[in-house]
Amino acid sequence: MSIPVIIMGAKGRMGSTLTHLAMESDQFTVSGVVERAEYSKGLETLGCPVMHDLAELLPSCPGATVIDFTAPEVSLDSARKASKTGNPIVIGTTGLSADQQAELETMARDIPIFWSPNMSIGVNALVRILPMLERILGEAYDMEITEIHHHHKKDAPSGTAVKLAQVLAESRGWKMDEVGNYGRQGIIGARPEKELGVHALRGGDVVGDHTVYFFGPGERVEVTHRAHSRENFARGALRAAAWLSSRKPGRLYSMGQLLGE
Ligand SMILES: NC(=O)C1=CN([C@@H]2O[C@H](COP(=O)(O)OP(=O)(O)OC[C@H]3O[C@@H](n4cnc5c(N)ncnc54)[C@H](OP(=O)(O)O)[C@@H]3O)[C@@H](O)[C@H]2O)C=CC1
Ligand SMILES: O=C(O)C1=N[C@H](C(=O)O)C[C@H](O)C1
Repeated sequence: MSIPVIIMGAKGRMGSTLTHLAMESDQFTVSGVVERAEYSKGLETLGCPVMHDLAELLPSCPGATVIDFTAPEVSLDSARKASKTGNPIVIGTTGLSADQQAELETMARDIPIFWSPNMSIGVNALVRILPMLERILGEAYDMEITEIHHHHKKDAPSGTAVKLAQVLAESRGWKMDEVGNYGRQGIIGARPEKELGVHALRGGDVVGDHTVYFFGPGERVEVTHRAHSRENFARGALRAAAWLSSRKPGRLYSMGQLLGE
């Protein structure tokens, strides 16, 4: 049976990748796409309903899973609209504030919601192994993260870098609010032992690179993930949509649960 999906921001980098992958697949039916009126020219060739407001589409698509990779305020609005009709929603948007994150968690009690700052299997494998590396190497190893993205990216650091930093800090019993250092400049003095640096580089068309460094005495370990295309994020989001379609609400789901925590 084919899984009905609605794609938000269908002209965007992720939205267009998702739309084309879903349309090519027998596993999914695109029930409709949503894009702002001034940017939706050309979408009519997709052969599915094209709307400018998700609320106009949802009543005619009961059970369809919304997939939203847009902007924080847009994704929150999509989740509120999906809450009214009971449609599940997969969100990949990053740069959410703590309040927006909390609101998603509240809405996830009533409808199935999946949010992950990175839908690739590779990054989520990294999330799984980092605490083990941290424990083996121990506190003598200073931890830093760098991320590189294309020059269009609006949020920094990336949602993935934020997640990787949280995982590392938690493993060491630290809180990112207390130890995070987001870029250095000037006469800053020696690096405190209890610090975790996160640094964002922007340029060109880089899809998304993340490196975690463990700097120790006489050696360092570097773990890098490089995304070669947006297709791996889109495939992960479609996999999440298929998985979510048979889940009950109750908690905000993420890649950890999909991959079997
Ligand atoms: N979780 C993951 O694996 C990944 C997450 N991301 C995240 O996804 C988000 C989007 O990234 P990307 O695709 O590169 O960004 P884009 O800017 O290319 O796409 C966003 C799209 O949303 C559209 N949009 C904005 N407002 C609305 C609205 N009210 N209704 C419908 N559509 C709207 C934009 O239109 P307009 O151009 O008019 O603003 C645009 O088409 C970012 O937060 C990014 O970090 C990206 C890749 C992977
Ligand atoms: O904006 C992007 O492009 C990406 N955003 C996500 C993030 O902020 O972590 C995931 C990926 O790195 C691409």
